[in-house]
Amino acid sequence: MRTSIATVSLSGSLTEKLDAAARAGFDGVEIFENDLLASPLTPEEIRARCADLGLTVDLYQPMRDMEAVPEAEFARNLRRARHKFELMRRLGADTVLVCSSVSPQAVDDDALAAEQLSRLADLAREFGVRVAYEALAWGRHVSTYDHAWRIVETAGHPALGTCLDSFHILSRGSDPKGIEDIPGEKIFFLQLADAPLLAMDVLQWSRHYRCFPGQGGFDVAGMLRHVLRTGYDGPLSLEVFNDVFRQAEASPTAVDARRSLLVLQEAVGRAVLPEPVVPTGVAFAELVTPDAEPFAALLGALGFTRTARHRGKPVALWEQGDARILVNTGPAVRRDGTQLAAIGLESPDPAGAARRAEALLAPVLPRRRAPEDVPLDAVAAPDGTELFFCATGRPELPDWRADFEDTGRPPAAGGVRGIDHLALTQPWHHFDEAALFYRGVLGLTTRESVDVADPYGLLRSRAVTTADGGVRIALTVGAAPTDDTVHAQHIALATDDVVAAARRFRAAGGSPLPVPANYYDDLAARFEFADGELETYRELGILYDRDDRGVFRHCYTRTIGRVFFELVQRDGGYRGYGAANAPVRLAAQHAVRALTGG
Ligand SMILES: O=C(O)c1ccc(O)c(O)c1
Ligand SMILES: [Mg+2]
Repeated sequence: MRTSIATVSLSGSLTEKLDAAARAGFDGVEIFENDLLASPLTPEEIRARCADLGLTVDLYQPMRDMEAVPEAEFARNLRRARHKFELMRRLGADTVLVCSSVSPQAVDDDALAAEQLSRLADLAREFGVRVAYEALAWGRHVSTYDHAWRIVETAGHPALGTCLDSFHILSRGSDPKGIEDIPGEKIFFLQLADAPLLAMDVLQWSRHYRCFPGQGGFDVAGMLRHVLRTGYDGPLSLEVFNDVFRQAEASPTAVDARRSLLVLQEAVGRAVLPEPVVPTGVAFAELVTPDAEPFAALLGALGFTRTARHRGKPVALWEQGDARILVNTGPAVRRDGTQLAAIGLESPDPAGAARRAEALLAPVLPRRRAPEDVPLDAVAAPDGTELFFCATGRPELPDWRADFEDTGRPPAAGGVRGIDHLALTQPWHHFDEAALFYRGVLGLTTRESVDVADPYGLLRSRAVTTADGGVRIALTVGAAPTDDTVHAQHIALATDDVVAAARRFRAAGGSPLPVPANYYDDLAARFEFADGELETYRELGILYDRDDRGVFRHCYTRTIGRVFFELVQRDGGYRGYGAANAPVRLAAQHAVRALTGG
């Protein structure tokens, strides 16, 4: 199916928006009146530019407050419309969107609405234009899609059809099944948008919080299935009013948008993409740092052993149980210092995983970094984190371990079983994109978004995981773009006995993140503990949480650069990440940073 995007969904000037849409592979655009009014290009030049870019102008919009008004007002509306139809002829646009009136002058009279829209369509036809009538969720008298359709049906005019917009339909909780009662050829246009499920005024919700399908809480695919059953064969067009996208660079947003449509088309059986290859675990996490020493001390205290080194690069492999950490001090290390730069994902089919990622517009990285290296399939996630699709110890596939030479020191049995989860802080404008990326590209499941209070801002956090928890990635985003505490990333290590692991860490010279006494007083109020249990947590800086399934106990190391570690013990199927404790953890990290200046 053809794909289209509304210029309002992208940031920048009209030409920047058109360039971004074309580069991301869209077939067409909806041109918003404001973008045209603000452009120095004539309509003919815009038309030529679109043609050069291979874009069709699928819709011009919006026309407002048109119908069900007193005759004198309607005469003025027709005059305005004539101007716009002339403009559309110059622009090469053949469909105009008319949204249901919000004017106080409009009356609740469907017959009048139908009659005036019919006269509008008469005029439109003279210019070769079709009118698509859309119910705004906050329309004064017409606010549901079925009501808008009844009016269009009453008018019975060949140049008048309806425009369906998933936001208006799903935000009001309308049953989308009724869409199937509309003949496909009378659906002149289809706009798609998702949104997080928020309890708020629907106009504000629509104008500020829309997002691309798959990034919010609506069943956009379910709605689209109903539309496709009507035989609709016009474009799938994204119309997303979003405060973040308005500010973020247009090109990445356009790619995010296209990826969203590809995933959606696949969900409704209208696109065939390489199957998702769901990773089964984390093969390794790679840290880059200019100085390996602090990590050597920290990993040593956590019970890791330096088991191998890379044959060609300054990269050390540290191991404990199934937890593998690469510490890379190579010159290729990015200038922004110490950070979690790459994740090795254990993949049943590394090449297939890369094909899926590429089909979903992820940048593919070179398979071989140096001539002597083992070839590895890798792509970049939206935040730049490199994802390697790995096979560990499978003879038929290239093994990343083959690039490493053993140090002769076997891993100690220190109590860490493996990597429980990785927490990646996302740039402010990539949070929704990241969740959709991990779901669409890797086949992970997105969990609920939670808000976490940081003393200096608010964090949002959302986990993406495999069904069995073999891979868990916690995506977070903060409001303060320059704050390194908020921007820290971490590696959570799974243990079956966090008390023993924390004691061992201390005894080996590790310094845990100190937790205030007030926290433990509150725990005592909230939960009942066995004798001495709370005192142990207090002594070791262990935090405690519970859900309906089980118990979570966890503690943190100090931060190096942007990276810290967490020791976690999950019991009884606890599913979360200790979000309830995150404000205390963040405050403690700020306090340490204030003391040490780092
Ligand atoms: O918010 C609005 O006014 C508006 C305008 C045009 C649309 O297609 C729409 O869905 C909303
Ligand atoms: Mg709309």
